[in-house]
Amino acid sequence: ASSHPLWPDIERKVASQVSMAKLGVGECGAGWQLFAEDGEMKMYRREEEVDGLVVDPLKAVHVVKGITGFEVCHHFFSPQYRYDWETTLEHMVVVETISEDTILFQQTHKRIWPASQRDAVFWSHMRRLPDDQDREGPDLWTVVNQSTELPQYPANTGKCVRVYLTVCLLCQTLVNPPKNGGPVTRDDISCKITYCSVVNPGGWAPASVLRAVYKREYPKFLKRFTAYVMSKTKDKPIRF
Ligand SMILES: CCCc1ccc(-c2ccc(S(=O)(=O)CCO)cc2)cc1[C@H]1C[C@H]1c1ccccn1
Repeated sequence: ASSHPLWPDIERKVASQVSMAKLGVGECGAGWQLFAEDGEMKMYRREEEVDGLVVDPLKAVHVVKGITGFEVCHHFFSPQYRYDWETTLEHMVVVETISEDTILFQQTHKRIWPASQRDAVFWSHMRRLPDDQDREGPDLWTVVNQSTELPQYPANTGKCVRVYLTVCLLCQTLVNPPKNGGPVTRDDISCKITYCSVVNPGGWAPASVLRAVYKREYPKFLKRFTAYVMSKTKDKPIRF
């Protein structure tokens, strides 16, 4: 859908988000603090405020056995699975399917007391990326979600405060071929996941409340989402 008016924005945002996601937490500037750890999952955040609003960037890294980067991105991108794993979601509208890899969403998230309810309007784009190290391994897959303005969903007109988000899910499949030269099974694959997000809450919400919500919700979200992908794929042929 290179003809769509959003296309130049999508190209630019995907390139910048992927290059930032590839940077380790040590590299992309100081200030990343580890705030949650669970097995292979490590979650970092930077404490940042814009106009007095908490917009703490978040970067999570995780390695999950038995699934591929395509399968992780496919289940994150595709609307038909979202109510199964996104527990804070109250309502999701597919506003426009721009192409098979680009969709416009409007979502309302459940209210988190005492903050008022939030909604988000964003484009979502899924793409395979050539592996720049040119190793023989499978390619990288990414999904980028970026807030955008839509005239049919004006911000802050109803009960919800509009959030502004940028999210990048970057996945690398790792294959460890069996010694006996047999076929690759799910025991021989794993997926390195990098999840980056910046959510500007839009309207004022107490910093302490937002930080507590993020501290609780993000680890829960990534654990639940990856467990969901494992459950949906475990008896199915591997899709790279
Ligand atoms: C005051 C801010 C409320 C709030 C608005 C929005 C979001 C949010 C929206 C989208 C995405 S996603 O990764 O694009 C997956 C598609 O849904 C993640 C998070 C999170 C919160 C807060 C509720 C918290 C939260 C944090 C992490 C995951 C889910 N929810």
